[in-house]
Amino acid sequence: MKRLKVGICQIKVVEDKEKNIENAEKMIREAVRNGSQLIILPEMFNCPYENKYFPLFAENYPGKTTNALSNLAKTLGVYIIGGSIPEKDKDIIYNTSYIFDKKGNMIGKHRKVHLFDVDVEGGIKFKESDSLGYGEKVTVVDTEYCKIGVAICYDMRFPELMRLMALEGAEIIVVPAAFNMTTGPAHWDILLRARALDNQVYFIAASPSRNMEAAYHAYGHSSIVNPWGEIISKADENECIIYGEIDFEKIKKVRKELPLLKHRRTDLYELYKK
Ligand SMILES: NC(=O)CCC(=O)C(=O)O
Repeated sequence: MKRLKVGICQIKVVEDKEKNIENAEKMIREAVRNGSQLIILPEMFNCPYENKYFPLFAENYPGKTTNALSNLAKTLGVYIIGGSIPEKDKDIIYNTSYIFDKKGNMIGKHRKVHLFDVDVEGGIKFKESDSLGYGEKVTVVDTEYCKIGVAICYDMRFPELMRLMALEGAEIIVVPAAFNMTTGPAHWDILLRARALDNQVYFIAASPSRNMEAAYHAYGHSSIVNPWGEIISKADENECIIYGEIDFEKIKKVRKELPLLKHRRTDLYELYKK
């Protein structure tokens, strides 16, 4: 039976890019020693999640961070979904996830499509569009195991994007994310479980750990949810690696027993990609 072992590195992000890369490398190596074949990092894993840092930490592709991830993927013979980093392209900075195969080839990249511009009374206020540009693509990559959809954090709130990935054949959706202490406790679990259920996929969300010295306090709680909506692995707020196994028979079984994707009334409504 085909299975895939996944490791999520819930990294503590600090104000030093070198240290963040070193720490990611250490944790990836540990995840691989413990059997992971696919390793996932959090949103902005090499840079504190604050507008003022994005231009300072941004790099072109290929750059220091992506070279390190590519080398690790090749040396260790694993897939890496490299969370996200601030990517500089000409004069624009994007919140970008790079995906590497076992040979270290970059097999896809996702630029965050929905920017986190919110103002919750008494809670979180953030305006990513002050410093970042919008991604324009839906990202589904092909691996030897299955197709994997990749989106970033706030993107997960938009069910149409997730559904497009499922319709393109994704059996796993991976979302590097960094929710906060307003929306995390309120919405994190519900969103992850809903997206897994809607699309009958394994839904994996990777957060940084909570760093109380940083201005932005990440919620943590990286999780893996199966296609039946059950949380099969979950972190607390601290730095750690969590593990889980993708059971492809489970995806088939759930999709056969409850054929949601087949039962869509495409004669009544339609979802299409521009
Ligand atoms: N980094 C983000 O996109 C944060 C998204 C978030 O916290 C939310 O509630 O959505």
